[in-house]
Amino acid sequence: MTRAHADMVRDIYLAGTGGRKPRMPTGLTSMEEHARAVLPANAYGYVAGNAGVGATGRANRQAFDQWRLVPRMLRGATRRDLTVSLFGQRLAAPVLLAPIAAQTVVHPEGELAAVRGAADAGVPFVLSTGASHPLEDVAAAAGGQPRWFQLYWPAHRAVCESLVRRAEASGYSALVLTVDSPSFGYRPADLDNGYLPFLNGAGIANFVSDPEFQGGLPSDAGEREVVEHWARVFANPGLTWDDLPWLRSLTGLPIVIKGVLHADDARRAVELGADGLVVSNHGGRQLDGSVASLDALPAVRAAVGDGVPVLLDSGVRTGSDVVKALALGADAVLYGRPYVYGLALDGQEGVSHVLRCLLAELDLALALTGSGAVSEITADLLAPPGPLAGPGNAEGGDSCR
Ligand SMILES: Cc1cc2nc3c(=O)[nH]c(=O)nc-3n(C[C@H](O)[C@H](O)[C@H](O)COP(=O)(O)O)c2cc1C
Ligand SMILES: CCCCC(=O)C(=O)O
Repeated sequence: MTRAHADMVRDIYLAGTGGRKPRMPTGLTSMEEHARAVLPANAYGYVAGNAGVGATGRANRQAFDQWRLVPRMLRGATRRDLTVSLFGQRLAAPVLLAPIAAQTVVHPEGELAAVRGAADAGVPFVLSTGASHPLEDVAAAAGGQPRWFQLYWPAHRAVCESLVRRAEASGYSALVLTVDSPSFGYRPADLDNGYLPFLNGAGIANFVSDPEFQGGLPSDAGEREVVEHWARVFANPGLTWDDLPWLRSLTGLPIVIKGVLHADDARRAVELGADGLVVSNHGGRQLDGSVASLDALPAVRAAVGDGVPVLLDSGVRTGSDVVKALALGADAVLYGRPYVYGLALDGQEGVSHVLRCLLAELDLALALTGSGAVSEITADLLAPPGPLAGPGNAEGGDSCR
C-alpha cells in the first residue's frame, strides 16, 4: 500500500527530536527566515526581493488570507487522492516547482539539487531558461521524473529555436513561455546591492552551452564579452502576440503561457494556440501594484472555460493555499520561493523536505475539508470575509448578525 503524504507527520511525532532541535523547520512560511540567516545578503535579496514597495508581494498573501475554508464533516477521510492529469501526464499532486533562475546563488549544486529533491517528492520541476546548469544536465539529474522547460524567448530566433530543440531532445514535456518580463522589474533590493546573478555568471548556462549563442561570439571571448552578449540576446522586449504562431509551428510540446492576469490576454493566448496558462504576477517581482494572482484567477478561468488547464502561482505557501487556488479555478499551482529556501538550507534534502511538508499539509487539508480527491475541491469550500451567507448557510448567516 502506498503511504499517504500525511504519514510524514505521524513519523515526525513518533521519532521525536531526541531532545535536539529538528534540522529543518516544518512551518512553510518560516523557511524564509531560516534561509535568510544562512544566505549572503545579496543572494537573499535577489530571491526574496519584490518590485517597488512590495505592494503586489503583500497583495498576493492578502488574497489568500482573505478567503477562509468552510470544512465539511463526516464524509469519510481514510484515503485521499491527490493526483491530477495535465496535458496527458498524471501528476502525484496539483503542484509543480516554479521556474526560478540562477539557483547556484543559494546552493552550489543549484538546479541539480533542486530537481533531485523534486524527484524524491514526485513533484515535476519547471527549469528556468536562466538556470545555472545546462538543461541537459538537469534532465539527467531528474532521473526520468517529469520536467518542463520555461522559455524566455531570446532576441534571436535561432537561439530560441535551439533552446526549444534542446528541451525536446532532453525529455522536457511542456514549454512554459513567460510573457510578463519584457524587462526586469524595478527591484530595490538588487539595485541597492548592485547585484544581478547573471552579470556575475550565474544563470547563463543555457546560453553559454548553446551552439547558436556561441556562434555570435568570437572563439576567444572572455567572461565580460560573454556576459555582454548574454545581455543583448537574453530578452526580447519587442515580442508581441503575433510571434506566438511561429513558436506554435515550431514544436508539438504543450505551450503554457505564464504571466497572464487579464481575461482578454487569456483568451488571446488560447486562440493563438496556447495549451494552458499560468496566472502569475511573477511573485510580485515585476509590476508593483499589479493585481494579486489569486484575485485575477476567476476571471481568467471564466474567459477560457473548463477545458483549458489553468495554473496559478505567486504567494502559494501552504496546503490550504493550494486548496483555495483550486477552489477558485486553478488545476494546479507552481510552488516558488519556499523550495529555494529549502535548497539554501539543505540542498536536495532541503527541497524534498519542503515538498514533503507541503504535500503532507495538502493531504491533511483534503482530509479536514472532507474532500476525498482533488476533483472534489470546489468553490463551495470557500467563504469570503464576513459572516457566512448563501443557500446552504442562510439561517446560520442571518443568526450571526
Ligand atoms: C529568485 C526568483 C527567480 C525567478 N526566476 C524566474 C524565471 O527565470 N522564469 C520565470 O518564468 N519566473 C521566474 N520567477 C518567478 C517564479 O516562477 C514564480 O512566478 C514566483 O516565484 C511566484 O511567487 P512566489 O515564489 O512568491 O510564490 C522567479 C522568482 C524568483 C523568486
Ligand atoms: C534571467 C532570468 C530572469 C530571472 C527572473 O525571472 C527573476 O529574477 O524574477
